Amino acid sequence: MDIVYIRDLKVDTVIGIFDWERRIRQTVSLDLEMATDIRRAAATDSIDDTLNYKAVGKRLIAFIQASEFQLVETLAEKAAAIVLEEFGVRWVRLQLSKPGALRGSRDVGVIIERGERS
Ligand SMILES: Nc1nc2c(c(=O)[nH]1)N=C([C@H](O)[C@@H](O)CO)CN2
Repeated sequence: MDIVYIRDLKVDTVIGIFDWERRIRQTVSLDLEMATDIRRAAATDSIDDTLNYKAVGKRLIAFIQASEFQLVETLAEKAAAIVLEEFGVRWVRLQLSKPGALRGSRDVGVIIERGERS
């Protein structure tokens, strides 16, 4: 299995459980690992034969910017579903980080894996 990845994709959104969080936009960061087979693309050297990380990134930016979830869990689950369902990815590992949300910590968040890895 090969992996196409996106690291530290920063997106502004409304997220959080507190009243003050519903009135502002905060930055979340995504790390994605997406299972794929890169051999065909490596042989043809064609973008049409691979998972286009720019297309995935643009779709997730648009979705997250428009979203207004309370929990990082919900946002992570929805973002993973987009990757699996819209881009034909079999397995994804997604880390959603919320910087500065916990005093004394750089960031907090969730890491989820969805789909079949094999
Ligand atoms: N497991 C979670 N715990 C907490 C979340 C969350 O989304 N998932 N959110 C908050 C608050 O919104 C916090 O980020 C504000 O600083 C607290 N705990």
